[in-house]
Amino acid sequence: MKQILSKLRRAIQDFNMIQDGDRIAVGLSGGKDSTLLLLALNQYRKFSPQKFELCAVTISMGLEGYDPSPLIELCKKEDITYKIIDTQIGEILFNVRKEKNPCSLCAKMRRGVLHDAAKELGCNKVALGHHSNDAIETFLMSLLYEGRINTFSPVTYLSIKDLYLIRPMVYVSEKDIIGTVNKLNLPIVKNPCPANGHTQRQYMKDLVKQIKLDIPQAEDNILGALMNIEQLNIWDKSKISSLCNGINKDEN
Ligand SMILES: Nc1ncnc2c1ncn2[C@@H]1O[C@H](COP(=O)(O)OP(=O)(O)OP(=O)(O)O)[C@@H](O)[C@H]1O
Repeated sequence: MKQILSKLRRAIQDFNMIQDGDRIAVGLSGGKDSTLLLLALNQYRKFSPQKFELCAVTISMGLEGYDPSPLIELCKKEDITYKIIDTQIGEILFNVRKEKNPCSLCAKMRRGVLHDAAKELGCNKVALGHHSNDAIETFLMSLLYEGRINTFSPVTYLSIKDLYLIRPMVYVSEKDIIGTVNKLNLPIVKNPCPANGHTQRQYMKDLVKQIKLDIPQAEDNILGALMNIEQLNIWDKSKISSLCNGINKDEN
């Protein structure tokens, strides 16, 4: 946990994620990432230079077999205000619309409910459990499926809702999360989603695993590239076409 807290603190400070008086809702899916995030943020609160409040919100998708009772116990033990929002998102996607690729619509609907719930709880920020491997996979998905150089940001401001999204685990790897969750024996709630494990993200995970067999430092290099905006060497038409006219010569 010490190592997780140190990386969490570094990300919070590097990206100036938390201010005095913040009220932060942790999006608690019950998976390993957000469960550890909740515990880590609650511990960080005790030595953080900024004083902030914490609560947790779970969006229940209405899927059979989802049992959030271990999360209720956990929040009680940690003395964290906890709210479960019941929805019919699962029913709408799988039984009414019979979506073949439900993941992006599901995420959109879930996010909308989560943001509204956070506002209703009087929060100005939502903390999400995305970690460094998520950032790498999202980057590769954008590149390979959408032709964009992009990944999520450690901090996003949603002007329509006047709400900040923060991702304090961006420096933490999935491997470290799994290790810590197992060591602390944290209660993880099984996700009964039928699409779970058959997604583009899973394909990216497998791909990175494969690449790492030949290039062990590949993940570190991709993460390094995300932070290195000066080295963003992409084809800038206007800049390159002016090069032979003697303009911008020194910069290239
Ligand atoms: N049903 C939900 N209720 C509340 N927050 C959620 C829910 N699903 C996802 N989130 C938030 O969004 C983040 C990213 O979602 P994603 O679907 O990648 O998470 P997950 O893999 O299902 O679960 P976890 O990240 O907790 O292991 C989660 O870490 C969590 O903070």
